[in-house]
Amino acid sequence: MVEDKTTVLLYGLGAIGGFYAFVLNRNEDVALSVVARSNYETVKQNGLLLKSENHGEHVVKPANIFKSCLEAKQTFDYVVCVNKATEQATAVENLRPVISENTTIAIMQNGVGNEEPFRAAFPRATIISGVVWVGAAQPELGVVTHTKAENTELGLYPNPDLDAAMERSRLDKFCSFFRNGGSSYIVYEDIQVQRWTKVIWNIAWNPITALTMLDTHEWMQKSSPEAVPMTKQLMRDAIDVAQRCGVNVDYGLVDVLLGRATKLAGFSSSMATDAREGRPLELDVIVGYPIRKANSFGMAVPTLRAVYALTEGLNYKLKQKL
Ligand SMILES: NC(=O)C1=CN([C@@H]2O[C@H](COP(=O)(O)OP(=O)(O)OC[C@H]3O[C@@H](n4cnc5c(N)ncnc54)[C@H](OP(=O)(O)O)[C@@H]3O)[C@@H](O)[C@H]2O)C=CC1
Ligand SMILES: CC(C)(CO)C(=O)C(=O)O
Repeated sequence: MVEDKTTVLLYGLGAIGGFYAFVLNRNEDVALSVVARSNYETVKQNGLLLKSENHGEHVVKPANIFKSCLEAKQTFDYVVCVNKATEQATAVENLRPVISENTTIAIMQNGVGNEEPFRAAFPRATIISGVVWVGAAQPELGVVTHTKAENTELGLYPNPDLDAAMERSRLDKFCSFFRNGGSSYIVYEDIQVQRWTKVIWNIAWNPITALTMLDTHEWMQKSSPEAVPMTKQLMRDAIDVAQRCGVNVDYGLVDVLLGRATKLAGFSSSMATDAREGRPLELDVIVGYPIRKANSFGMAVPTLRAVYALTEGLNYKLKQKL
């Protein structure tokens, strides 16, 4: 019976949303609803087809498919944000009708600082911060391809006004969705270290692949001898900012992340896909927030700043064409 189930709303049914829809929908005690935009009609008619290198092919049919949060006419136990973090203020307002005092909001997006507008708008909500190391794409509407990359890092964005044990139990319940859905996850006490680690990765690869339209191997191994030293300096600038924000990361991370990228087959990024498709870039949460932090500390970070200016230029061009 739907009444006994945990109600979950996925906000954004793209590549990652499609993958998480598959994972959540494998939970018998979850009543899954989704808000879909461009793929609404096809998913409503046929469900969503997931083609996963780890899980095989599945058609996912959520209990409810909405065009907007207003259409849902209810609040949810969990609201999972898997939209692109391009217009956070608008997303927060759109989500107001589905969030109550008992809602847990899970923010499963790249970037740092993503939680802040949600805490300001919903001060009584528990916020789970998710770091997504899952590779997925939506090559055609309603069809999501998933690579072998599959790990989700989870932790609380602690709410000082709520009972810590209650927040923990809400996180535990969220983790059970991954366990029962057969997808790997790790819980961290201080998820901000993981969030910044991922953003240091994204600060490098997302703008570089979007600006050059090269994959990581073409960039590092073929483009020019300047590529690797520049990428290292870019990561070091980002690490300097993270450290000033009190996040426990150090320069050793540069070799770890470059080593990880070297071992993988050459890859591109969601930002390069957005640039190719003429969509606005998820730049503010990936580079804009660290730059604002650098400004507040009076830091120079010239390589990070140059990459930000160039990618802002590209973003400006993309927005002009919309
Ligand atoms: N794809 C990947 O491999 C990875 C992605 N991520 C992160 O996961 C998050 C989701 O990315 P991904 O699934 O790739 O993105 P997609 O572009 O594939 O999907 C995003 C979904 O959100 C909707 N959407 C986009 N912008 C907004 C908005 N401003 N308000 C409301 N809905 C919106 C889109 O609608 P529409 O149908 O109209 O496009 C689409 O349904 C991002 O933060 C991304 O950085 C992290 C790791 C890997
Ligand atoms: C897939 C990956 C890890 C590449 O950097 C990513 O996070 C993105 O594309 O935004």
